[in-house]
Amino acid sequence: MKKAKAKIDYNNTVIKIRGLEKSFEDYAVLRGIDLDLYQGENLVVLGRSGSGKSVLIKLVSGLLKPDKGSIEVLGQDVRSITEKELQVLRIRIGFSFQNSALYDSMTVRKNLEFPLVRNRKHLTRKEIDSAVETVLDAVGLSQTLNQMPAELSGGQRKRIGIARTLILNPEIMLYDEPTAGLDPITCIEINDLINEVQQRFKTSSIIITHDLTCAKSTGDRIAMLIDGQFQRVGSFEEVFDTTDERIKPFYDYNFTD
Ligand SMILES: Nc1ncnc2c1ncn2[C@@H]1O[C@H](COP(=O)(O)OP(=O)(O)OP(=O)(O)O)[C@@H](O)[C@H]1O
Repeated sequence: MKKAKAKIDYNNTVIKIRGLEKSFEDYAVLRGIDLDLYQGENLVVLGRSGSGKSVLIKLVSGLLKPDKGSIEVLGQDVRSITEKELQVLRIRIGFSFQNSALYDSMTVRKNLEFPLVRNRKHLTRKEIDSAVETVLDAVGLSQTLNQMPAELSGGQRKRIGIARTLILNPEIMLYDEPTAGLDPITCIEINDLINEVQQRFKTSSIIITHDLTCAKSTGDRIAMLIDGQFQRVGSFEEVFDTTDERIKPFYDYNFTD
């Protein structure tokens, strides 16, 4: 499905990063990252394995501390807030992990209820049921309500993982390699779902991937992470309209034979 034009509010920056640096021992992974994520935008961070994409997401969510630079998420400075404030902030951020991280011993319903029961203690049974129904419907899997994760395909598990993230109505979604390990048709379905989530839930998202089809289908903007910095940022076409030998092989590998 072709990506519908997103409604992006360029006056509202939900993530603002300036001069971000992070090293492990003497290995400088991130060497000066600047980034603005606008409200309603899907931003894809593309980079090779080990380029620092996951480190970037962990810094944004406060799971890692930067060596230098500033990170503002939903108006809060992640470096200086307390652990308690960080916990509250994290509820406003949805993480979709590579392995979906469902609880194997719980039905789909219980998996989806879990974050609600833990974080929204005042909800009634009816409200919980209704929230579960809404997110299951959003990912097109209403029929799986009473199934166990083991009975689902990899693509379905991925969808349920996304539904479970959506149930807390996050303002920001962080997708870590959403199409990793999926067949090409399922990849297309997940890409479409990411776009549907953007439209329906008005989320702002960072999608980290090395899958160019995913980047092209979901990204309003692409940021290319190479040697610890964003070497190119722009539309898919702008980023790949280059003779840069560090960038061209990405495109050639995916789109030429
Ligand atoms: N906690 C840590 N301690 C030490 N080194 C780390 C730590 N986390 C990440 N690194 C190193 O930082 C580099 C970037 O890792 P990162 O996981 O961000 O890569 P990535 O771009 O997400 O790769 P992939 O696409 O394979 O998931 C790697 O060399 C990794 O070994």
